[in-house]
Amino acid sequence: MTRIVIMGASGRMGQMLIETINRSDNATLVGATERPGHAWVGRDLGVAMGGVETGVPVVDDARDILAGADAVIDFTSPATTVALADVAAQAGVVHVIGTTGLSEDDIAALEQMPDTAKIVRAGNMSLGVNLLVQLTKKVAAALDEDFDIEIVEAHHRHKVDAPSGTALMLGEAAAEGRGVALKDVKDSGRDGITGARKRGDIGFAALRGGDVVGEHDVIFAADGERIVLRHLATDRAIFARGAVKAAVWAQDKQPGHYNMLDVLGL
Ligand SMILES: NC(=O)C1=CN([C@@H]2O[C@H](COP(=O)(O)OP(=O)(O)OC[C@H]3O[C@@H](n4cnc5c(N)ncnc54)[C@H](OP(=O)(O)O)[C@@H]3O)[C@@H](O)[C@H]2O)C=CC1
Ligand SMILES: O=C(O)C1=N[C@H](C(=O)O)C[C@H](O)C1
Repeated sequence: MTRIVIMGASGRMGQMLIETINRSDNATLVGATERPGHAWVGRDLGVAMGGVETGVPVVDDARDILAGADAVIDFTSPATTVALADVAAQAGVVHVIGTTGLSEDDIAALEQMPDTAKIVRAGNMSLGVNLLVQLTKKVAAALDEDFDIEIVEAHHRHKVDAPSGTALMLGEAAAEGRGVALKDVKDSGRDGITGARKRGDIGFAALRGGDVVGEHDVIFAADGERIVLRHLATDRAIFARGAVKAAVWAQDKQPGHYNMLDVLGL
């Protein structure tokens, strides 16, 4: 049994992760956190979620509970994630990171964690999107710059970062397929008189509204034809299942940095 702590237990993903672990045969929930001052802190997790007592209290500092855990799953905010990475590395537990919106500095900070850090990070933990990442790389490698690449994503009204972590993964895959660096061809800020599209650019567009779980199109648009690769998420359980799988998978791996392609063997 992999003993797991959930960060941000009251969040959309936090609650989905707790339900997923409760149904799992190879993972068990040993702790839950929320940010300091949150109404759930100090309460029993089951009661806070509107159910029966579980004996798992919600705490506001992961340091208090990581000693009894094998892994911590973290879908919170960039600042929380970077701070937790050090704590998880010191405790020698797997750190599964689903948080998106990390800046270049945040990613550099994660990469500079102590040698004991064992991190699995992905902007999308679902099987379908990770398969789409591989397909995108292949299609981009097969086509030349006559095909303009555009990535369009849609999410619920509460999402705070754009482009989504998934869109950036797909953009990285497309750039890798083309043999270029995404930072050199990324265009995510069209507004006003932008001028004509630059050949070879990879464009991003983000829609926000309602309760959309997550939708991503990778469009390869040429003169006379268009290829569209699409993933539609209709249930957050797909992300939670991937994250729990990552926590279990990483338990017997060497410290280092992994992603969902490693976990899924894609
Ligand atoms: N990789 C993937 O597959 C997926 C990634 N995501 C990403 O996961 C992140 C969370 O998404 P979502 O669940 O929708 O967001 P929510 O806002 O619903 O959840 C985040 C939770 O973290 C809590 N939190 C904030 N700071 C701390 C802290 N210091 N310690 C403990 N908990 C804290 C928040 O509390 P409070 O609200 O009180 O601040 C909140 O409950 C986003 O970055 C999103 O993009 C989402 C889905 C899939
Ligand atoms: O915030 C979300 O909800 C999601 N975030 C991830 C992202 O940024 O791509 C994954 C998924 O699309 C849902």
